[in-house]
Amino acid sequence: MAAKLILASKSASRRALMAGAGLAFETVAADIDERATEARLSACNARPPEVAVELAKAKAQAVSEQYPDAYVIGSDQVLSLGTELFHKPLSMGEAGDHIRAMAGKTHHLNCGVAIAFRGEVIWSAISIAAMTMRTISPSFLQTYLDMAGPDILQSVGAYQFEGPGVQLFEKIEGDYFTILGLPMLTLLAGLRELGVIDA
Ligand SMILES: Nc1nc2c(ncn2[C@@H]2O[C@H](COP(=O)(O)OP(=O)(O)OP(=O)(O)O)[C@@H](O)[C@H]2O)c(=O)[nH]1
Repeated sequence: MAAKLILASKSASRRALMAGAGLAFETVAADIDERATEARLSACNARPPEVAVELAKAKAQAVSEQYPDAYVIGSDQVLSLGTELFHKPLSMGEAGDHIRAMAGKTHHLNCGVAIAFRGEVIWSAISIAAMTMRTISPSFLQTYLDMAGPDILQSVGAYQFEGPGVQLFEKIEGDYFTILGLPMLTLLAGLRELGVIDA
């Protein structure tokens, strides 16, 4: 019988990536205080990649404790612009502020992923994408916000790269899946390594 697989996430994007890969899984949102965990890690001078992996582990472990017989996947994206961390915008106004701050610069999407089983993290990885945003005129920014709409409030960078967000960029380094929120190539390799899915 195929091992039971759970995605510990409320992210529609992550769910779509897992389904697109043909994986059979259930979703259970991880009930952790991400900001408190992030603050504790940052107070210990943890770098964005470490914060992303620790948050991914915390999500996977929290759900694994509820479902000990399943393999549980947790993931987290930390957007870093220099030393500043950005989170999902709470309004379209804030989304515009984030885009203005990132325009003309390179930010990083630090995407952590972890697998837990019987309440213990048994695998984790980090994948980082460098996103170089072009300079954006005020008129184009408004055009983009009107075109992209409130879906961007679900994205840490206030853009959906697979949608109109691609118009914001001049260069990316890293893989497409990492940008969307789940480093599928790395994750699938981990699941095969653990014997959770067919190799
Ligand atoms: N569709 C899409 N989603 C993106 C993109 N960039 C970032 N995201 C999403 O931004 C969110 C990053 O926030 P997180 O805190 O890691 O995850 P979350 O959305 O809170 O969901 P949980 O996994 O339940 O914590 C994820 O849902 C990513 O899928 C993108 O280009 N396209």
